[in-house]
Amino acid sequence: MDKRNQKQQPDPSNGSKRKREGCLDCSDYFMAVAVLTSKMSEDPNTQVGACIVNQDNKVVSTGHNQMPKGGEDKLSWARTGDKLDTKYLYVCHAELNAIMNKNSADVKGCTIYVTLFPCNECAKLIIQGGIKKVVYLSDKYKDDVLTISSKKMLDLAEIPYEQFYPKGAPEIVININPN
Ligand SMILES: Nc1nc(=O)n([C@H]2C[C@H](O)[C@@H](COP(=O)(O)O)O2)cc1CO
Ligand SMILES: [Zn+2]
Repeated sequence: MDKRNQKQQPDPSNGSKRKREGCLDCSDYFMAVAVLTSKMSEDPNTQVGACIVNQDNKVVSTGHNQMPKGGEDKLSWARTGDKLDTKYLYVCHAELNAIMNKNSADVKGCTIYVTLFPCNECAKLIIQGGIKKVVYLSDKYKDDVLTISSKKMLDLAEIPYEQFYPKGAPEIVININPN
């Protein structure tokens, strides 16, 4: 192509091969996707988000805690009272939804980024689904038997779990205002 008549554009790279300053780190991005996904949750007390990433660092799924289809407007988010009327027997956890929502054939070899440590039931799904690593943000229920048994199963299955610490800035501002 004849470049003689082309206007010179400023080159933001300045010829440098280094990463752009402020460029989002991969794992920060994946946890940020999990946090953003958690914002979709209608649970008034705890909003959880999960993001499943394959071995090529591609997002294959996201999920948040929500009521099962048909129950969205009918089931209560109550935490206390008659057990049958609380959310606990019904709510689909973020991890379950992320596994069910996958756009790949399976989740074998994937890593799950989740904003809250998986419970025992989700640990079973993670293990049997072939997920190879868990990265979590909060462990606020670490003393609960559901979390303790979850860790026991993950240990037996030799699936590592690690708490997330951001590599870059801990706050990411997203502006979706078009102007
Ligand atoms: N790993 C998890 N993924 C989840 O999606 N959840 C959901 C189930 C509930 O909707 C909510 C916890 O409610 P609460 O007990 O903090 O008010 O988070 C809970 C856990 C904790 O095991
Ligand atoms: Zn769970």
